[in-house]
Amino acid sequence: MGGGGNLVDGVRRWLFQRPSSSSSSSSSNNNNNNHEQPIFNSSSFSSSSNPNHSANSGELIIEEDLDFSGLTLINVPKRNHLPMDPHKKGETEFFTEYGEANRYQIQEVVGKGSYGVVASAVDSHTGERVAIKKINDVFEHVSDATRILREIKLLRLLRHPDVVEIKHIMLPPSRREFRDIYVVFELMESDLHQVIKANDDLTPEHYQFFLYQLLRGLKYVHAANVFHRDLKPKNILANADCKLKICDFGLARVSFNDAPTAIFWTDYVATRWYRAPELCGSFFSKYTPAIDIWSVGCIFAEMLLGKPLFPGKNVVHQLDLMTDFLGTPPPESISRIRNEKARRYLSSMRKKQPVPFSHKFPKADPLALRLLERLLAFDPKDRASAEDALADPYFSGLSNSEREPTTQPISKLEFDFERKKLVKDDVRELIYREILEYHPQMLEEYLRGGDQLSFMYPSGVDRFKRQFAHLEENQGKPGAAGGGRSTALHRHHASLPRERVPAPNGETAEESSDVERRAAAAVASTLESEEADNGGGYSARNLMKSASISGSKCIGVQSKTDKEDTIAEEEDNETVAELTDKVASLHNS
Ligand SMILES: Nc1ncnc2c1ncn2[C@@H]1O[C@H](COP(=O)(O)OP(=O)(O)OP(=O)(O)O)[C@@H](O)[C@H]1O
Repeated sequence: MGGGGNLVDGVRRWLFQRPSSSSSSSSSNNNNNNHEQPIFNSSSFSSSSNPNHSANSGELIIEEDLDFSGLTLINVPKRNHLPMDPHKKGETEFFTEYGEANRYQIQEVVGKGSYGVVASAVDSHTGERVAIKKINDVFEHVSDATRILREIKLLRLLRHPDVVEIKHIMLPPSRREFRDIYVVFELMESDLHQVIKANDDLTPEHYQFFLYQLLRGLKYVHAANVFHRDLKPKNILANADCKLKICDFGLARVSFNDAPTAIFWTDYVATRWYRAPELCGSFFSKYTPAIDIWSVGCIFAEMLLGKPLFPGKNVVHQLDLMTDFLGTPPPESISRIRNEKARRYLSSMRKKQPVPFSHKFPKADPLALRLLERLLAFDPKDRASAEDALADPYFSGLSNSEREPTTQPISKLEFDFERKKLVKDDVRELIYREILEYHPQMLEEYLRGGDQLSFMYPSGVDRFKRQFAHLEENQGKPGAAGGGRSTALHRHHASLPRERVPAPNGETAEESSDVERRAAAAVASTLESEEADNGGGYSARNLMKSASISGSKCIGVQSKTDKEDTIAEEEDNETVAELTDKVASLHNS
């Protein structure tokens, strides 16, 4: 196949974008000129994860080629101007920062996540449609707030056309007391989960183009030393013109060279169906980009099949499904699995032969399947990197390393907070500082130490609160702004242990690693004693037990209506009776 001409033209079209007319005072687009130019400029990309990179630096031209022709724009109410002296440039510019909520006219709820509601809105400055995510009660739990901090920071630093862009974050009315935050994203029409469900006539060109974008985005994200860790179709936003963007970096982590070899993944609750085999039943592992590659393989397979490839009901079932298809891994691969229970489970499993990919995907392009095999290699060391995958013959005619840029690793300084034990006020301050990246003049003020100004000017967020509340109240009633494609999710907070055991204030990084090692050893010995209680033998039950330890300590997300997906995907906790049945049937098989 090698890529339809239209698709290649499509990519070329994307490479030459008209700069967005949306440049706000705080948008990254603000120094675009008016000529068409390649969006991929190696120098701009290479500096985008500089610690001093500001959301306002305009280093990278982000593509904006959504076709709005089919959409009816709503009326945008006039902005309420406060008195200002139009002759004083600084003042007028300063006031652009103020009352900015008036700039957006909320339209309808387009999605709900565990952290808040996402509404579409029109930016009255530009006529552009945006998505505004309202994150409620950000500081209710420090762990949730830290996740939000991580996500907004990463999305500021990762500027790439295949990664969703934060256009703006609204200035809270009070630096020390704000509770909600409003993040303005570029608006996308749907997500890959919906696209796969709604389209049974996707063509080989669609598959190729989708995979190309995912890998191109990942190549960039991995070059920044960031691992997404929760790639799944719902976390890939999609437009009708086939444009995809990776979103939801809430579980993402930056990997630093001096990180310990085994990381305590206590907060890791990535969706099981897309979870790499080395993570099944394990909560000690080293971050590696190969975990994202596995997820991309699962997503690609799901596009080809029209349904999930490995819809495991628990970790044991997950490993069973993987080995049913890929065959039991060779002993060398099993020996590299960190988790002892998973290792023993796999070694004592009856030997299974791999199923030829062409049997599982009879209609697929053989080149696509050859690449899929490289993405779904059981052993992470055999899995292709994003960069290698882009160079695969499947993409010949489409890939071109010049438009698949890399970037510098993210500076450690940006994520220094991960090493510290933070209290609510610390995270609030860090999030506020992050928000100021979208408010250059306030940032300047803040850096000069004159931050008290932030108390003097209302931000307009109150009006937003009322609009969002109205939308939320009316959702579900006839004629109300329903239309949301996702169902409401509840954030069930359970005490969420930190990924790294926090160092007490004032403790050094080395001391902190020590604490981490001690904690890891403590957990390992607990597991060993659990195993000893069970006579030391491996069992599927043991394996599930250890998996549910990590799951049970984390945020559980439950959908109100989309139960079949969410329950099966998210819940690792099972009743003893269920486990006993499964173990019995495993042993009988
Ligand atoms: N930029 C966007 N444009 C359009 N829809 C979006 C955008 N960002 C998010 N959404 C939709 O809003 C919903 C919730 O968004 P998101 O997943 O970011 O929230 P969350 O609270 O972090 O969710 P989760 O519970 O998955 O962590 C998703 O269904 C997504 O499709």
